[in-house]
Amino acid sequence: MAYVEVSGLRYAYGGGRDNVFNGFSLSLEKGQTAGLLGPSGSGKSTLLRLLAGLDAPLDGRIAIGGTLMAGGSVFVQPERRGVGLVFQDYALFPHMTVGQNVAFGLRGMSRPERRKVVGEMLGMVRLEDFAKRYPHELSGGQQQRAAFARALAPRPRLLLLDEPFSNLDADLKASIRRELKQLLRQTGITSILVTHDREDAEAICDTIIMMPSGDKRETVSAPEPAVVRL
Ligand SMILES: Nc1ncnc2c1ncn2[C@@H]1O[C@H](COP(=O)(O)OP(=O)(O)OP(=O)(O)O)[C@@H](O)[C@H]1O
Repeated sequence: MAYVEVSGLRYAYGGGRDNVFNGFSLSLEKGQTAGLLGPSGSGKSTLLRLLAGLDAPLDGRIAIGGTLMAGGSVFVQPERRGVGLVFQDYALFPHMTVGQNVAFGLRGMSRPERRKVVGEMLGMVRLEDFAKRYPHELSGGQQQRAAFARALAPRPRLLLLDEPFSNLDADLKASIRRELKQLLRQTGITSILVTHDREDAEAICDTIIMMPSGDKRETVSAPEPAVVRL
């Protein structure tokens, strides 16, 4: 069984008739970084929401790391899925320092253990000297690196990244892209990166999944995403 298994997924916003997914399937191996590409409105963000448990499918199954997260009568709440999220607007908590932001998902740990992990994570994204700063005291690139550290600190089973580079200028984007690729290799965390930019996907990912367009979804009842291995 694949590490991430999505099968027969059906979903419509507000329970409406306009299906975003109508029998969608996807599988990913452990440690893989998949790029999710596709036209606007093809359901990329919706798929991440369903994987994270922010929405429940109307039908179909979602399993991550051998655990059924959604399907039949099962629905595992987002905080119990072990899924990390990084969005384009960084979404750091503004009233917490960088260190506190990274520590946020580690509440089950003892204090010394937590301090150790926060130190390691900040070292990994080269923000060791910024632990006591607040997000507004950081540059865009530093905020994004802090957001990666926060998402990676609890060692998620699956990391979901939704357009994490779109607010960065070209130079910064290239260096953050390299760093993210290295972080993902180093941690071996399975991840899905949503992007509009094929170059982003090719720079970081080992597989590209092309989402079928909206038109196709209406006429094909069980579209398979096209998977391109790089
Ligand atoms: N909150 C919502 N309520 C109703 N329909 C929605 C909602 N969010 C998205 N949709 C619709 O669901 C479909 C998929 O949207 P989604 O945001 O997942 O696409 P996307 O591929 O991520 O698009 P983009 O690349 O523009 O971000 C679209 O037709 C969109 O209009």
